[in-house]
Amino acid sequence: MKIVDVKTYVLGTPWRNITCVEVLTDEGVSGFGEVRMVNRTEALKGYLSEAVPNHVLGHDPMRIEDLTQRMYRNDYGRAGEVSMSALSAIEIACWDIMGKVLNKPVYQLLGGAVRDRIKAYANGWYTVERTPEEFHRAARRVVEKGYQALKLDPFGAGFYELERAEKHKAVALVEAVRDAIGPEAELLIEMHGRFNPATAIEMARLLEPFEPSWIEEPVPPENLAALKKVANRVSIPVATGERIHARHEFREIFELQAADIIQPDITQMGGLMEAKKLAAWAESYYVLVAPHNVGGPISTAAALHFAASTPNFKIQEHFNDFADSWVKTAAPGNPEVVDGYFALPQGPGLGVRFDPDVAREHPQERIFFNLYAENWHLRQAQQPAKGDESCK
Ligand SMILES: O=C(O)[C@H](O)[C@@H](O)[C@@H](O)[C@H](O)CO
Repeated sequence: MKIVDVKTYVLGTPWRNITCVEVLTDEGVSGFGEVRMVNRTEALKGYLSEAVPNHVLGHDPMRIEDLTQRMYRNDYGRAGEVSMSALSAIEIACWDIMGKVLNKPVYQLLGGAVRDRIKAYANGWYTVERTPEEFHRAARRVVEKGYQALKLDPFGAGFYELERAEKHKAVALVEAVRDAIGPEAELLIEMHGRFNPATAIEMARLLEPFEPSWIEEPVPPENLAALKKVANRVSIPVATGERIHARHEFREIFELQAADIIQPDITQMGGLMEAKKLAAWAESYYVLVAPHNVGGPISTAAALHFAASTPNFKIQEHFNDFADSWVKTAAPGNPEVVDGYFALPQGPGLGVRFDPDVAREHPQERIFFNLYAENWHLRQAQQPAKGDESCK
């Protein structure tokens, strides 16, 4: 079997562009992969246009390890976000092909199920004004939908430090959310890599009464000694890793014991095989894995096949219940959350496919996402922040 073509579709929404690749073979079987880039969709398409003819076309899609070694090593340039996203999308599509050829769901090819259902947490649900009342109402909607876990970034604009008023506002938002979801649901705090260690530690201590299950990216991702400093001084588990794109770059996190949970993005760090290798490595440090997932149905399905087969998996991030309805309809077989859990994914392959007609109806948007701007979260409700031209 040989790969004869790779098609790329971009599904646009006001706040995210989702790139889907379809890998086609000479035997008529094809597979899908997907990735959501922040501000780099054009770069990804450009890289794919060079990498596909050089590394992918003519290759046997069933020789996945060989293909990814070729894309990783033979490329010579160091692995980065763009190249690893391209590699991951192709890799995931090859697993989809292999599952279809063998008539099995992908998780069975990854070792088989170690659980019967997969816990989800909701993200993207907070597209309302940043007031305790509005966040309370929005968080109620999440639990009413059955979710037993949700994540939020309660912090406003700013980097390294926060004004005292912002600190108090963050505490009020988290207090409202905890009140809305009750004592049993998990509350996850996103810091988006914006604080210096002192501020991260202070905020973690202020939020401790609301029993968050983790604080995420408390400091920017480049300095792991700073992360360790935070981990040593807070009593909430620390999560990180969505902006690490090569397995080897997790080594220092493990050696320093700087995090309790890692959050590899399977669509941006090498795909399913790479995520399985990373999880096995993490397990020897008793570190759990909660894959980052801001993607659509194909990215979610890939994460579910990983979750189904990985012992130290913790919980799966999911945006698609609270954003852009057409992202779900673009993907027949879209995995759904029921009572807070995904069922084991169905096969053969990933069990979900992509409908290019929906991408034609919702083409790529011109987005430049500015995460640290005031009200960035409103972008996800299709309301461009007033006066923030960088958003659109
Ligand atoms: O952990 C996560 O899901 C991400 O950090 C996420 O919150 C944002 O980065 C998202 O891309 C905003 O559009």
